[in-house]
Amino acid sequence: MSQPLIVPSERLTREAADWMARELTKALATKARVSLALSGGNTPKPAYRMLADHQLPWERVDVYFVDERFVPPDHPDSNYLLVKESLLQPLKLPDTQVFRMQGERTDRDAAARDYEKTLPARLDVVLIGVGEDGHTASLMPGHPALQERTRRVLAVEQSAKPPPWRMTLTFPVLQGAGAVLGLVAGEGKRDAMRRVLAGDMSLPAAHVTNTQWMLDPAAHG
Ligand SMILES: O=C1O[C@H](COP(=O)(O)O)[C@@H](O)[C@H](O)[C@H]1O
Repeated sequence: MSQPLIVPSERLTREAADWMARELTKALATKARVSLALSGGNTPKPAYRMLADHQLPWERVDVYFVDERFVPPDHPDSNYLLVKESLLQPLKLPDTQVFRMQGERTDRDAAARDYEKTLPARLDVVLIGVGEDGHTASLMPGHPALQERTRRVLAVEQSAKPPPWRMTLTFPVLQGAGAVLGLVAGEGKRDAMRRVLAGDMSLPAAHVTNTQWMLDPAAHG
C-alpha cells in the first residue's frame, strides 16, 4: 500500500480533482476510451465539480458508478443525482457516456446483473470513500457481499447505513482497477482510517489495497 497523502482541508478538493485528472490523462495516453467510476457521499462532491473544470478530452471518458442506492435517479439519496449535478451537467456529458446503476428497478438482482454487462474488463480510474464504520462502496462490515469473488456487481440487502438496499461493485472490480483514490475527510472517519491504514481486514475499505488514500488531517490520527 502506498503512503497516504495528508492534505490540508482547504486543498483537499483541489488535490483530489487534480489526482483524478492526472490519472485520466495517463490512461488516455494509451487507450482510445477510458472509464471513470465514482462514489457518492459529501466528501467527493466538490471534487467532481472541480474535475469538470479540467480540460480533458471528455468525449473519450465513460462514467460508471461504484455504488448506488435503490432509489429513483432524481431522489436526494441517489449517487447518480449527486454526480449528475456536480460533474455530468457542468460537462454536458451525453447519456451515451454515462453508465448509471438503475436504482429505480424493483428486480434488484436483475438490475445488478444488467449493470455487470455494461462494465469494462477493467476500470481505469476509481474514486472510493469510507464510512465511519469502515465501509467502502456499499460493502458493509460483516456483510456476506464481502466474500463475493465471482459476481462483479451485487444488489445488497440490509446494509447498516440507510437506505437499506444498495447496488455495489464488488472487491474483485475495485482491486483490479487501474488507479483508485480513497478520499476521506473529517474527524468522524479517524478511527476507521487508523484501522484501515493498519490493515485491519475487518473493515471493508482495508481490502482495496491498491488505493491511494488522500485524507485531511482530521481524518488522520
Ligand atoms: O453511503 C455511502 O457512503 C460512502 C462514504 O460517503 P461520505 O459521505 O461519508 O464520504 C460513499 O463512498 C458511498 O458511495 C455512499 O453510497
